[in-house]
Amino acid sequence: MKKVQHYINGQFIDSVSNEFFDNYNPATNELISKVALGREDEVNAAVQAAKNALTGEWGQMKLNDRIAMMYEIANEIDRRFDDFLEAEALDTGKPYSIARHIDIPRGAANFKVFADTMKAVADEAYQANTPDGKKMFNYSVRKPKGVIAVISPWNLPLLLMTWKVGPAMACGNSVVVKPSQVTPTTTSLLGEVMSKVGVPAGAYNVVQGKGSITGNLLTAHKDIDAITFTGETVTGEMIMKACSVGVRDVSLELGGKNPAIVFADCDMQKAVFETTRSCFSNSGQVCLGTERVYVQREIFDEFVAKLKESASKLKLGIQHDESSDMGPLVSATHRDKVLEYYKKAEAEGANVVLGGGVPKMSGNMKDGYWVEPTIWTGLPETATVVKEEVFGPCCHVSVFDTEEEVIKMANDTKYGLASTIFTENLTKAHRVASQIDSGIVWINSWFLRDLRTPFGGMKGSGIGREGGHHSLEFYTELKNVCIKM
Ligand SMILES: O=C(O)C(=O)/C=C/C=C/O
Repeated sequence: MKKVQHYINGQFIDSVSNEFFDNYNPATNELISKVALGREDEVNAAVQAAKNALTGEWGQMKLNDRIAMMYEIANEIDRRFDDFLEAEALDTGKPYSIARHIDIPRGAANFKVFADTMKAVADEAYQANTPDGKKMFNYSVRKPKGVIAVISPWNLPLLLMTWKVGPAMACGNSVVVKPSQVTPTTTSLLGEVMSKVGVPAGAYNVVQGKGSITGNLLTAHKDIDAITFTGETVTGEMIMKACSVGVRDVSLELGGKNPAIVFADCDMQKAVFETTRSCFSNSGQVCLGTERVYVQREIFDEFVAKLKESASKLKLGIQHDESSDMGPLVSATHRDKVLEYYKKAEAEGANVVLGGGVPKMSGNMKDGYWVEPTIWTGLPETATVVKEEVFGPCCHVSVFDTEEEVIKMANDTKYGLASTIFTENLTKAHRVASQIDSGIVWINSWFLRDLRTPFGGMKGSGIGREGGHHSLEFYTELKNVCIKM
């Protein structure tokens, strides 16, 4: 049976306690590996290794050499593309067709973009007169923050882990990664990449385990200088509390209840295509995904019919079947949670336009964690599935009449991560975009990413922006030096 180990101080090791937990293929519920369960010994060893690295070869590495190493890591990820593809698909259940175009390419891209950033970033400097008629010169310098804890989620494991490890290491920090217990493997593969490239031991560490055990130990560890987390808002709040001890910085990309606003003057084909993607890609397990769709009355019936037709064409299938459009949910626990929401929607009076249950899967998929792509209409804005993040392949479609009304409805949420707007009137698009309370707005598109842009949520969707030079705000300490001339 395959083992997924910790990667600490450049070595793959089991837990001192020799404890393992089971990891399953979500598409078939087959046991695929035994994963080391990290406790105090492993967390302490990883943090110590990360701390030592800062004063050793890694911390003393020249910026140009570190930048070159970032590109080498990216190239090695590309060289091992198929290994990452197979591992990620097996852990998450997602089709190769998604992981091949989204998850794995971003593994390399997330190192390259921050190597580019470190090459191009300028330091601030000012000249000014002093009260005694002389001059002063001020300049700022950035230093790594230190040991960064990276707590990464299970929906886009490699993408979201490297979205944090890339900038953290490019800025000279060392990292301790705690991946989700249901998607451990690509963090371990990245350890193989680090060893192959010759990254100094301790710069990149992985402690496998469970959030309630390993994650809590890591976030509470006094030698962690900052924590970056992507995941549910309730966990984000707990991590933020842990960061208050020792006044440590935190970067949070949390949940969302993202609206799509479809005006009557939209390009219908584009609106249906992009909304199908944003609702059902990755089985709806994308924090940027759409779960609330608002359609202007004139085109409501047509849009709902076309969205239903588009979603009903999605093929649910096994990872390596190239014709699969959608996989299962990531775990039996998450599947049960989503099905509870499906039941709740019906109990609250939803009109089930499509899905609402469990699909009949054949062969070895019959025991997988499958749910049907689902579309509801007819619920009030106060309904549970209109208010709470389901994180599954489902959406509720509501009708609206005026621009003012839909902006109010779209903003009536505790979240503020992403939104999409469909209209061919770009004056209107920019006007509405400026009034939507979300960190990211896509117009006539979804999940188009320029990695230099500020990325993150407001309100209950998180704190901070990552992307390009914005990431340096979190991954470095900024120091000002003043000279009297
Ligand atoms: O595209 C990104 O950089 C990113 O962070 C995606 C997040 C998706 C969350 O589910």
